Amino acid sequence: MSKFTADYILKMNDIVREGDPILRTVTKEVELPLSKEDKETLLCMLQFLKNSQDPVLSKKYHLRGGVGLSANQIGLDKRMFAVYVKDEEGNAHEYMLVNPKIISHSVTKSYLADGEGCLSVDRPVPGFVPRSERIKVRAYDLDGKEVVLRLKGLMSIVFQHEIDHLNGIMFYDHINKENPFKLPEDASIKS
Ligand SMILES: OCN(O)CCCc1ccccc1
Ligand code: NI
Repeated sequence: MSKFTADYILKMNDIVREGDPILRTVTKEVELPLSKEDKETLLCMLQFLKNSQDPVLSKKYHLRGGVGLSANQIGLDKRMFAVYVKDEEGNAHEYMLVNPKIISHSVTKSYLADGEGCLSVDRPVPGFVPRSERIKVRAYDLDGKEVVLRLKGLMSIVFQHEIDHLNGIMFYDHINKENPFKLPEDASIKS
């Protein structure tokens, strides 16, 4: 069994930082049905995200807040990620998915007004990160069942950030070098 069992408390020193070649790796598809080990790793990753957004636990374990985490960020060459996002109404939306594929996307772009950050990047990188406003994703859940998700808003942006990681892409790869705050054509800004 790997270190990342369901009860293992993942901390910041488990997260690899930019410069580690695994962050520039196109990660390998995960075998279905999911092994017990891969299921436990995804549960451990999701728990980290919940802890990182908890006022008490994030302080106790010195965690940076994160809304998503990809397996290669904890050193695993596996095509899988977890997402945990609370919406405006305070409802939590959680996902643990493997072998995701963006099967269609809008022409229109969107980007976060405050730009993006990354748990694997210990420095601010200012600039707009243009992404598809809406995406349709096919992936597989913990039971190996196929899921198709139509996403927009912050969830769409988070999924694109995570799927980028699984393809060795970092958010700042999308920032315009000449003018980081260049407004992409017909893009809608999300705060
Ligand atoms: O890969 C996950 N991660 O580094 C945590 C931050 C995720 C994230 C931050 C801003 C916009 C989209 C996604
Ligand atoms: Ni990231």
